[in-house]
Amino acid sequence: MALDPKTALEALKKVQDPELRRDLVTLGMVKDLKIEGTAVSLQVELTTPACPLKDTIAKDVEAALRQVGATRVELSWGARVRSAPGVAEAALTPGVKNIVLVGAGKGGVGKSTVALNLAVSLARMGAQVGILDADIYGPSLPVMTGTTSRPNSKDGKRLEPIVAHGLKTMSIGYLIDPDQALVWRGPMVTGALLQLLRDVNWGELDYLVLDLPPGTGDVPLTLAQNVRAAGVVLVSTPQDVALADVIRAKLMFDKVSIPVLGIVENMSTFVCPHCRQETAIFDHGGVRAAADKLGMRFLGEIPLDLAVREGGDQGVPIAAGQPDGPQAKAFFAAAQQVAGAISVQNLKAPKLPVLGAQPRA
Ligand SMILES: Nc1ncnc2c1ncn2[C@@H]1O[C@H](COP(=O)(O)OP(=O)(O)OP(=O)(O)O)[C@@H](O)[C@H]1O
Repeated sequence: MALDPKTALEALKKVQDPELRRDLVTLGMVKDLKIEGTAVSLQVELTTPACPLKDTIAKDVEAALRQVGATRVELSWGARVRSAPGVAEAALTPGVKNIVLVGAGKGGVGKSTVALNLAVSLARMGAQVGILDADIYGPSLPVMTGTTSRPNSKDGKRLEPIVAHGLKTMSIGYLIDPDQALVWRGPMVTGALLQLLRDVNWGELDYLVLDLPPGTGDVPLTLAQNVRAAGVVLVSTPQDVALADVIRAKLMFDKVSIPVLGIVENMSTFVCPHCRQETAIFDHGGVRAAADKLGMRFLGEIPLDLAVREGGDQGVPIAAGQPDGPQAKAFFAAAQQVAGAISVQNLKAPKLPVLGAQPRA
């Protein structure tokens, strides 16, 4: 007996997006539903191309439709990243749907490495992605992307970002000698960064990753308060001291109502380049335990691996240079978690607080 569209939709209403915990029909994710006899074709429009749960959704859709009599199910994927609430009115970056802050409680934990590789991973999965290196005192993006050219302007008003590894990138390091910025005081740094957000032609982006300066000082705080961020990804190593700092950072972001999307454990275990044996030099598992305790999502662990450091030094992030390797896969998995957390956050949050839409120079 032929299947009718109403029955098919009723069946799809029983399929939940496991991450968003609502059904596909209510979420508006079912597109192009076509039925010929008992053959069904449809597109599921995900909230991110980096969806970590595609396989589960596909399995559940197929099962639900077969249960009401479908004999063939043809599923294709689409993706439309939704904006962080309030972003439409944002004055600084109108085409950017989600600003994703990447922060750490202390320096040297690999925050910039994680930020760049997460950005590359999201782009490789099909999202439009940019990255702004907001670490004015120690910009690392020029070296990590291998960029030596200077940005120019097409319209005489806004700078064009430099495209590298599939990302739109910008760093103060592209514009001035980093030694110049060393004497800048906090307000000057924040002013310069807000200018980079506003005066760069970012175009349409699903995610703009903002690599914050390390620590919980004035600059990361003011910056975080002045952009409409979807949330912040915290990076920590497993050592106790780095963890204590990240807990402080979490409290700081909580205080200014920036959602903490979760935490990445970097330099998780050491992978020997010769025998690939893993050793937990800085211990292991502490970040996940802290995440559980503080009610934060654990976004994944990145191994301490020579190839990650070499990729950074050579201007080819590992997620771009060796996408099939285990290190890149760790970044892809973490990026999927980040994208999932943003989708959940955007659906949940009615409105994000903004303490100032205009730059405070
Ligand atoms: N998982 C990793 N495996 C190996 N080396 C890593 C890893 N993560 C980062 N590194 C290396 O550690 C050094 C510091 O990393 P990075 O610059 O990303 O840290 P950061 O936290 O951003 O530092 P800062 O606070 O100074 O800005 C770099 O040489 C980088 O290549």
